[in-house]
Amino acid sequence: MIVTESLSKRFPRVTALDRLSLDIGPGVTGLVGANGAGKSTLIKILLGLSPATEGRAAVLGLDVATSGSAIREQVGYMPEHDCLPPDVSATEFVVHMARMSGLPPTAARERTADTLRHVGLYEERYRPIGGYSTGMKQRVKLAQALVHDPELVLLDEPTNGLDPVGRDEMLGLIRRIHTDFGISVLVTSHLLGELERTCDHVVVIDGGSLLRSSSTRDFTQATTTLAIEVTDSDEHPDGSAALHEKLTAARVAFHEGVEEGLPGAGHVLLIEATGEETYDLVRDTVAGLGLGLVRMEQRRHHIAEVFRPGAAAQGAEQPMEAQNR
Ligand SMILES: Nc1ncnc2c1ncn2[C@@H]1O[C@H](COP(=O)(O)OP(=O)(O)OP(=O)(O)O)[C@@H](O)[C@H]1O
Repeated sequence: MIVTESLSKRFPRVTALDRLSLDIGPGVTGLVGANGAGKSTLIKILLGLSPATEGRAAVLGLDVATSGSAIREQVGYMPEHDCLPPDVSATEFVVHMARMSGLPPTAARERTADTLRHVGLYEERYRPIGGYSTGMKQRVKLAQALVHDPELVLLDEPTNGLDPVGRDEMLGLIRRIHTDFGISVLVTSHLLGELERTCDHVVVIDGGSLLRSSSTRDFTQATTTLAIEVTDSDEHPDGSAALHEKLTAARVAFHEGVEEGLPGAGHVLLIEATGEETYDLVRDTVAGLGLGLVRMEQRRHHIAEVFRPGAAAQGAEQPMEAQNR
C-alpha cells in the first residue's frame, strides 16, 4: 500500500524525516511518534502535497512525486487540525467533498447519507458544523475522508481532543473501516496504548527516523509472567496472601506490583512461570488451600513496555514523550 525508500524532508531549521524506509501492507497500520516526530510531514508527502527533499515514496503503486492527484483520487485524508467551515451542515460539507472527488450529484448525496450514518451522525447532520462538539467534528472529518470510497485512508491524530469514551468510539469506527468496508487505514497517534487495540501493524518513528515496524502481535508477545487471582475463604480470609506464602515456600519467583482484581476478589499475584509444572503447582496449591481460582493467565507485553522497560504495571496509555524523558 505504502512504500518509502530513504525518504527525507528537511526544513531550514529542522529535519522532519530522516532516511525513512517503510513498507506498509493492507489492514490497519498505526504510525506512532511524539509530537514533532514527523507523522504529519510523512502524510503530506504521501498525498503528494509536499515534496520530499530526498528519497522516494509510492502509494498504491503510484509515485508521490509525479502522481499526487491520482493518489488523492484513491486515498482519503483526515487532517489533524480543525478545518471545517462553521456555517454549513455536515451533509452540505460532505456532499461538497464528494462532488470535489468526482461523484455525480445523486451518488454524492447517497454516499454522504451512508457515510454520515456509518460515523454515527444522525439528526445533527443538518445543523451547522460550528455548533458541533469536538467528537462530532472529528466524525465529519472522518466522513469526508471516506465518502468517495477510497482504497486507503490516512487519518492524522483522529482521537485528538476526545475524552476516553469518544476515543474508544473513534477507535472502534476506525477498526470497522477496514473490517466492514475493506479500506486500509494508516492512523497516526502519539499515544502508544490506543494503537495496540486498533491496529494490525505499528510503525514507531522518533525524530523522523524509524524506531520499529512490527505486527501488533509481535509487539504484544506473550511473557513468562502468570497473573493469578483467587477467592478468599472462611479458613483463609486473605486468599492471595495464603497462596503467596505457599508458593514462596515452593520457590516460585514473584514479580513486583499488584493489580486490583474484580470486586470481591483478592489481589492478583504475578509469578514467573518456568514451564507447564508452574501451572500444575498453582492449580494444586489453590485446590489444597480450598480457594477458588478466578483466573490464571499468561500476560502479554503492552506496546509501551517495549519502549519503556519496567512500565508493565503502569498501563499502556503513555504519550510517547514519556519515554523520551
Ligand atoms: N512547514 C514547516 N516548516 C518548518 N518546519 C516544519 C514545517 N512542518 C513541520 N515542521 C517541523 O517538522 C517536524 C515534524 O513535524 P510534524 O508536524 O510532521 O510532526 P508530527 O509528528 O505530525 O507532530 P504533531 O502531531 O505535533 O503535528 C517538527 O519539528 C515541525 O516543527
